[in-house]
Amino acid sequence: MKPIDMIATDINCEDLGLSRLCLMENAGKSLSDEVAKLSTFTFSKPVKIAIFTGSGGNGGDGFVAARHLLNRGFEVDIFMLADFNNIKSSDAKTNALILKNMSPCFSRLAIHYIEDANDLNYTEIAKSNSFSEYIIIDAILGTGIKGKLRNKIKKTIEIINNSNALKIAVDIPSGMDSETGEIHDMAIKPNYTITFHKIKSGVKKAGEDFVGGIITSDIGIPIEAEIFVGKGDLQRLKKRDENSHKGNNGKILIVGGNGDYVGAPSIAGLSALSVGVDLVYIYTSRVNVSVIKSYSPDFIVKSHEGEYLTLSALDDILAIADNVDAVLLGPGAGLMNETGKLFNILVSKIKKPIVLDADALKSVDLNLIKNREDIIITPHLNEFKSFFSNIIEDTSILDKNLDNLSYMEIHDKIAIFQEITKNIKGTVVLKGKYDLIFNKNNLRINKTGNPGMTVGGTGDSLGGVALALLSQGLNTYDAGALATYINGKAGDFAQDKYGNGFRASTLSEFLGKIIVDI
Ligand SMILES: NC(=O)C1=CN([C@@H]2O[C@H](COP(=O)(O)OP(=O)(O)OC[C@H]3O[C@@H](n4cnc5c(N)ncnc54)[C@H](O)[C@@H]3O)[C@@H](O)[C@H]2O)[C@H](O)CC1
Ligand SMILES: [K+]
Repeated sequence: MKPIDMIATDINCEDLGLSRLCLMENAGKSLSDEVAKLSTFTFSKPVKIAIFTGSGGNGGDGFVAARHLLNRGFEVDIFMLADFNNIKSSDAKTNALILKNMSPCFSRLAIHYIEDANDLNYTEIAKSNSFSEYIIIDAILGTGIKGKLRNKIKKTIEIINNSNALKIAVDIPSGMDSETGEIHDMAIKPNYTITFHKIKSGVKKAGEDFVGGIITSDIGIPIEAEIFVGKGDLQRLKKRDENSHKGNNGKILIVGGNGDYVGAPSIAGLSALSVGVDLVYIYTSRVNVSVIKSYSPDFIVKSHEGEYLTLSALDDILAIADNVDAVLLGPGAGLMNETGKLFNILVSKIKKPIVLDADALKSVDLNLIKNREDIIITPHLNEFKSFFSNIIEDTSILDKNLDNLSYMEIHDKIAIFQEITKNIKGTVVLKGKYDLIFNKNNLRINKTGNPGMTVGGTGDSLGGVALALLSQGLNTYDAGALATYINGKAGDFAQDKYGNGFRASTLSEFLGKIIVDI
């Protein structure tokens, strides 16, 4: 797993009622079990355990493991690089305080705060010249490592690497980039790495010389915590750079609207603005301009003569597309033949990430987009069937909703959908009671939203949110999944406030709140 997927999954466990404190307890317990096993293979007599802890969840795993190792009869020395007041992870702090509360201490535990790494030089560890005395557990840094190592950690890593003790890294060798496996400064060179739930991509890429033997322990995370989109996925959003300037946080183009459907592009634009894009261009037919402008002074509205979009708009649209980060084609565009032709040409010529929604889905030829990874299509079930019509044989099982199916039937149904969606390289967001997000062999399910969202236009809002996230650098899979979660959550807030009478244009009132809560 990529670390960001692990971080999102950890947080999403809470949506299932599974606390991270519980995960940490399981992580520390399994760490203790594996260390005890290794100690019997490696040592003839009971050894001492030295646990080095950092300020985050990785350190928390170390504090939990200490408690379990004591009960196995080990003598445990904890060397805290961050003392109690500097522990940032609340779950880690809880577990550090448990150890602190074991006072007066009858257990064979000693806790040392390492003010200056040189203090370590005078410990038995630094002097130990064989496996015989110590196992060292590296619980300093895990998936939360960012940037250059601070000096105290670097010095500590050096001392640990120079000792002859058996070295065990928790989750990831401290100092290693958890995604790429690169070592920018330096890292613990462990004999073993004990990782939780699934091996992190960095550990897998680094190779045996840098991570030692890999042991993966299960800590009770259900597969649904990986599949269901939740608030943990908000961690995928790019943190806004303080000194970014206008346009850095996304420029988008929405092509849609015709004489009858003016609201759709505006709703998409309003929702995109409220998840924080900087510039919204809307290209539409001339009759709509004043109405769309009336929705928001932030819209830059361009148009051409006529009641609906025709090929004469092509060059203007391509010119704007050159200046934006992502393009949404379709909302309220209508089904005129020439509009369809225009969309097919736009899809062939625009090399930016594209969201294909609504009426564009009904006219764009699948073969034009099937090999592009940078496309999201956002059909509801009927649009899905017509878009993939020449691939789908039997549509009956597609209609059954997941609630009434056994787990075998759910697997069968998803397998049928994936047989269909694998025909395009991009992301398919199949809107419904549960939004199903497909990308290659991957699946996410979004459970936010409510029946109040059947009101017209909520799909336009979703398209606008997905477009905004694409323009801010998310890949189509993360953008598609997160857009369904954010849009549905806004619908839930709207229903709380307005009952089922809320309108799609109301969603933008709530979208920003969900983002800012990160
Ligand atoms: N399902 C699981 O895999 C579980 C994993 N757990 C453990 O939690 C860590 C992730 O915890 P997190 O708090 O996000 O980050 P870390 O503990 O890895 O470290 C962050 C901590 O360290 C400081 N820091 C970051 N970069 C640096 C640096 N370059 N130099 C110095 N200090 C740095 C930062 O301030 C943070 O405070 C995961 O790896 C697992 O071990 C959970 O136990 C539950 C389940
Ligand atoms: K570690």
